[in-house]
Amino acid sequence: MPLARLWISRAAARSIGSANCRHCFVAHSAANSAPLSLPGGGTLVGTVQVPGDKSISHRALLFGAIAEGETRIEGLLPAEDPLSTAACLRAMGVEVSPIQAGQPVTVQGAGLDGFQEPGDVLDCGNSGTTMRLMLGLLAGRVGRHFVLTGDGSLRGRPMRRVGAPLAQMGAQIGGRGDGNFAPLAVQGQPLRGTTIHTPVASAQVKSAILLAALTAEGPTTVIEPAQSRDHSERMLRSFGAELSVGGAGNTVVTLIPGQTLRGQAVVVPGDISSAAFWLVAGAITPGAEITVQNVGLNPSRTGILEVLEQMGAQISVLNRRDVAGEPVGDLRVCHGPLQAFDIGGELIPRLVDEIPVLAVAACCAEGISRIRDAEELRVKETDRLAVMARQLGAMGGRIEEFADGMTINGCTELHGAEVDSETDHRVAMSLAVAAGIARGDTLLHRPEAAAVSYPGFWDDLTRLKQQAG
Ligand SMILES: O=C(O)C1=C[C@@H](OP(=O)(O)O)[C@@H](O)[C@H](O)C1
Ligand SMILES: C=C(OP(=O)(O)O)C(=O)O
Repeated sequence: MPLARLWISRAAARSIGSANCRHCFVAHSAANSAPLSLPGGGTLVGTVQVPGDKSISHRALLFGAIAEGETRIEGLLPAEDPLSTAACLRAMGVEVSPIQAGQPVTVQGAGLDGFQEPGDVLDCGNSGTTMRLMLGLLAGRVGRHFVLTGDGSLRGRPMRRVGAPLAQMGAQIGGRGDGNFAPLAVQGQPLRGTTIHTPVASAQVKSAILLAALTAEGPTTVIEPAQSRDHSERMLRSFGAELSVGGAGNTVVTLIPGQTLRGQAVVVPGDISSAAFWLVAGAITPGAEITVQNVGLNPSRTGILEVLEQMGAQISVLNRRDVAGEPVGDLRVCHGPLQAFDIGGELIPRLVDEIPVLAVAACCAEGISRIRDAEELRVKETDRLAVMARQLGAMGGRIEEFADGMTINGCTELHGAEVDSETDHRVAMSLAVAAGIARGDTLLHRPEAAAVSYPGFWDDLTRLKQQAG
């Protein structure tokens, strides 16, 4: 890395952060794409409250919009992805109050058939969840026309996985690449219920089908190859939908249409996918001791805890409780020795977004870790297998990439390097965790990507470093 650039970047960081502190990072807005200098070494101590769960936030907005009456959401994630969902809903005439950190958000339900035809293209930004769930929501709006698009990353992500099952129900969705890529055009049609076997365990596909099923004629059954996160099922039930879940491992979901959904009070727990960065940072950083408060512990999301336990990480769950239909707890993690892991199969959907940061943990474990059956990572915001292999590789990580996963050699001493989030929020935050244990300084390009799911990440990192002294 050119040394001069590192110094220039540090000076820039100091000029916006509080002065004279080597741990001061800068809270980046989407508009600010200056690279960020991350010093290696030091430790992390303290308590952190991660922002609201992204999956639950999207669903609270969407289900609130199609319900009758008001939905009041506490703890909604004020990040770019849920803001995209809210903006699409507002463009169709749904009243969503301003989304600000710490403030409850209200949605005035338009009812199942209440959306106006939007006067312009619906922009889903960087959010796959917004686009896929929106397709399910809009497919049955008879006689109305919708066009959905997104940023460069989202326009390259596969959408036929939703378009094809919806077509089985009678939907008419067109797009580039034979309907696979946005911009996508939806011409609302009457839908019929049916039985659909999904080829991938994806909560986005399942939820899109369930949303379409609400306006279909007759029941719809979705059968998944393995269970994906079940926030839609839980929340649809609490809004009054008639829904049954069964089959081996809860892989069969049937929705019977005809019920009126009623606005609810929703409390969104902290996002375990955001907590994962602190869990791994706490486990791998010498001297670290971190408590993450109020984290959602839905069993369809807690794969990360199982893997960290398998690695021998010192993690305890405190204060287990139930909040508005979702299990919640506080997580405490301390640094300690780690063993390699071997993961695949049905565990993958339960930790799919945590694999980039698990790759960082694997660099610090004893032995060779293996990730299998994770080809889905290739169609996220970036190809996360390739990007993590490339970026962690630049820091000295010894990673071999396969079509469906990777192996990661443990006991690797990472070194500071010039790295790039490649615009992926989970990559940006995973590389920040790696930078903390690296020898020397790391220069991270495009750190602002973190704002897609965790706008306060850089502030929380600064605080945990400062509290460590
Ligand atoms: O339904 C959701 O809220 C999500 C489901 C997952 O995607 P897939 O359903 O495509 O696996 C996950 O990666 C994404 O961050 C959020
Ligand atoms: C894959 C993700 O989100 P989405 O699919 O909604 O863009 C993610 O948040 O890691």
